Amino acid sequence: MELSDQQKAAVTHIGPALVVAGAGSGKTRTLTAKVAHLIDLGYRPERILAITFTNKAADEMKRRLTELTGLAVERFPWVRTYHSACFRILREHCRLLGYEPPLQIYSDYQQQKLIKDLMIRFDMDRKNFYAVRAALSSAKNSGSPDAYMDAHPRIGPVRLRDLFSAYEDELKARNAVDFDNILLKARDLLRDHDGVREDYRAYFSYILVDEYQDTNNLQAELTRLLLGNGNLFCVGDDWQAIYGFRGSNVDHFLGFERSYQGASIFRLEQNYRSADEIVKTANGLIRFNRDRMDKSCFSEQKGGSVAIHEFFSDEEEAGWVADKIEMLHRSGIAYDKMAVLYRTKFCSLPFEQAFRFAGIPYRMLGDKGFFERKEILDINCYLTAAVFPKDDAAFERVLNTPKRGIGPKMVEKLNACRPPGGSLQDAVARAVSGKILSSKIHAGLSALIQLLKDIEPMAPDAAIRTVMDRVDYETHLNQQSKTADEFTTRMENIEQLVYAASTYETLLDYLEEAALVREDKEEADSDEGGLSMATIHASKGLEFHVVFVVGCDENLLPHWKSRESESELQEERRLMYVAMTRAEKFLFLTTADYRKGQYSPASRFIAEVAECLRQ
Ligand SMILES: Nc1ncnc2c1ncn2[C@@H]1O[C@H](COP(=O)(O)OP(=O)(O)OP(=O)(O)O)[C@@H](O)[C@H]1O
Repeated sequence: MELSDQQKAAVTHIGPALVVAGAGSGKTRTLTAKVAHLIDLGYRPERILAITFTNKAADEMKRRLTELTGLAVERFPWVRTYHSACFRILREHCRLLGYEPPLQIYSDYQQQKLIKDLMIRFDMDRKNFYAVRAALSSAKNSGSPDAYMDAHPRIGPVRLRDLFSAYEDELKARNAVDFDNILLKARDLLRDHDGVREDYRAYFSYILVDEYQDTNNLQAELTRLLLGNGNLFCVGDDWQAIYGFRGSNVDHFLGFERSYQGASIFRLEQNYRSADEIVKTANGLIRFNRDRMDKSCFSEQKGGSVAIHEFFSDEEEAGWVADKIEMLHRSGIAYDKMAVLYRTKFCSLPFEQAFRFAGIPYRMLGDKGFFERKEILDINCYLTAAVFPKDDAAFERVLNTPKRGIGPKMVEKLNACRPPGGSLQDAVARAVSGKILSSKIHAGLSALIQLLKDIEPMAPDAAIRTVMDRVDYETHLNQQSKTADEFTTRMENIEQLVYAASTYETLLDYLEEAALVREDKEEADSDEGGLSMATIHASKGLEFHVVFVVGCDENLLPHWKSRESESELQEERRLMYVAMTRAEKFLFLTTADYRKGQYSPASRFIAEVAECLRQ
């Protein structure tokens, strides 16, 4: 693999190091080359912990490593996300924290149900749901839930501390962790159990972390807890730190030299993606941020362009973008080399309408995560209920999916059969053996209990096919789908699920992975052709020949909620920077006076970019 001199210097250095990279500077290439170099030096691949930001990035890195080293993919068991690596550690030692193996990861769906039930118990208004979920998550990701709750004591009239402990008690009683707990509990384990910590410290010979600018406090602490010998290699771009809103803290990146005494700093400044005109303008924009590391990013490619266009309304803006795309397409640029990026999802509607009208094929990136789709959730709840019979949320979902004539009254009646400390599934098993149900319901429920027993030992793909077949899920899906197209798409999703599941040996292995890929939700899934439409967050890491950043209005980008705080405003500017640096050749920034019937002046970032273009 070809490496520049800057990349080579970073790859061959041994000891604590931070790579301060620019956009398009080959971070992934450098990280992969570093692992391969370590293996050449005699480091065992099994002992290298390489942390990526998403599961997809971990798979991609493993693929490249097998190509580079000729080693089998199994030789890289610790190329993982923070969540996936921490769950592996947690699962191994969960008894030390009072859990019984197998430890369950609560999916979004199960977590939502638990929170909603608790909110009823605390007599809270349903409109507080997102606030409650965000507060629980932020408390954990801060690394210090107590301090967080001191600073944010209440949601409405309810004490956050009471909610938090009720929520944690419920999870513990169900022998489960939610997504945020994976990091928090792994931190507790490594911090409080010296023997476990020292074993891992002795085991890992090198730790590498990608996208270090987006680590949160817990992840930074976990890195420190796992690091035994100072061999730490972190790569990132502080100009692209865009996850502050969910707890990432760019200070870990900015303060790396203070945290790791003697660390070497390397810079990757050549942009291999974008033309120099784009790199220069993006550099100029980021200079308006006060808090940033200095970098001299450059490109050797010429011939790009940056243009600003202002419109009266969003319809006019969308029509112009559609015309421009058609023109570029006629000049030979394929649709899949172009992207339309926006700050928030609602912006996309007039553009979708304009593209449909003009017959431009497009796809939305980073939409609902695969595992959150209705049909996938249904099937996964069957598998979960088979492996975790105490999981009421999963069992309640399958109880009447497809319809078995079980309404809320019947659920109440079944609940009354619950043995002390038992689950809803225990209750149903009791009701079935007690023969207290009408014959139709009895037949449906006993078939369900039998089905769950039968699939529990099966391989995941066989289990899915068995569920589909025995509950006639296809007919159910057909009835539920509004159009023939929707039915086809949903059935295709299930085929995809069967394929994905076939790579796992047991239901437990499969369910763990399914729960862990939650973090890839924002990630783009890009198999089909067509123009790409995406939020800026979902476009991270991608590149396109032509990029339109639309909706550059003062209310939208920067987002109106961020305008009062200097640090949030700087994060918005970094978002603009991420969007601009996705472009290889042509970059268009557009704004409209009226959007959704409201007036807004052009974004201050438009004025800043215009200033850079004049220089
Ligand atoms: N030494 C090199 N020589 C030629 N091309 C390179 C080199 N290093 C990286 N590239 C190419 O530059 C492009 C950008 O690389 P990559 O996607 O790894 O950048 P990145 O630093 O992760 O970017 P970003 O953070 O902006 O997403 C890729 O197409 C990659 O193949």
